[in-house]
Amino acid sequence: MDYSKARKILEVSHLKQYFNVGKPNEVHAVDDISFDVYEGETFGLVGESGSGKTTTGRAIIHLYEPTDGEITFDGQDVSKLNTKEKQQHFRREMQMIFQDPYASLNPRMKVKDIVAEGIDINHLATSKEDRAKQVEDLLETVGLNKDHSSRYPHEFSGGQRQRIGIARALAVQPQFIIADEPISALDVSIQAQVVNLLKKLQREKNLTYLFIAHDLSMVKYISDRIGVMHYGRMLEIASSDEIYAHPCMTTQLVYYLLCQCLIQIMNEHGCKKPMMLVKNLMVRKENL
Ligand SMILES: Nc1ncnc2c1ncn2[C@@H]1O[C@H](COP(=O)(O)OP(=O)(O)OP(=O)(O)O)[C@@H](O)[C@H]1O
Repeated sequence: MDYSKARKILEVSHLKQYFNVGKPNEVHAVDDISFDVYEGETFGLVGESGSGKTTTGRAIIHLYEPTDGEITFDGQDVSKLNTKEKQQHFRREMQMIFQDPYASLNPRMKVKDIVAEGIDINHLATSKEDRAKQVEDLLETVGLNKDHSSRYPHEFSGGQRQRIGIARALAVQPQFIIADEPISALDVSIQAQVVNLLKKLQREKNLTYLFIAHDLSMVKYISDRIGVMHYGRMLEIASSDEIYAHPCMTTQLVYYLLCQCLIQIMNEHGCKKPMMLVKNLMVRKENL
């Protein structure tokens, strides 16, 4: 991507997001981080569990009121917008895809109504027929059968449910999508399919992604640049090639800790091919 010609779509400046402020259990989940995201790029956000990735995403989309700092989206300082303006702005332009495709879809709603949520809220359909057509087109765009629109979420596989979540996000034609670990809950074989779908959609619709993830190999594959978070701080921002070729010492340390953590989780919960995964992880660590 040619950054000299690129436009900044998101500017995060000295963002702080603290919880339980003034109480003994005060948490500095995000502690003075700054980064920009350019139109059409994928900015990967990685870091170990609890490093503040999800909180960053939620603060950007204003599910939280930031403790301090500025978020500028599409040239507008978000803190200066009133609640109604924020809702209108973000409902259309910024969407979120969640980690758990099981929990993020209402089990009592038919797929067509889930996908049409944003269409209904923003009055984007001119008639019932138009609404149905838009839903069918969206399902086809994400590789689902349009004839399945009257089914319920439990009738779909994990990968298909994540595609439903993506169709729901696309329904309002956003510019910017925050994908919070969108593939972590999926089988490895399905992960690549969903990532490839996201890449295809990005090309076709000029989408910008903030891609939050644990899986470093997938992040490298999809991201133009990567930010590494640790204990609420941004340790390093670099192109994904640079970060893998010459990671700074702290990033290496975080990666090492992440490997250790994953190995422990695999041991605790059982894993079908633990040795293969461990070997794979250790090889990647050695490469750093
Ligand atoms: N609503 C909240 N109230 C209090 N503390 C919170 C809240 N949300 C997150 N935290 C804390 O903030 C820190 C950062 O959490 P966050 O979920 O952003 O991390 P993460 O990097 O996304 O982790 P994971 O990869 O496990 O999802 C953690 O210590 C978490 O316990």
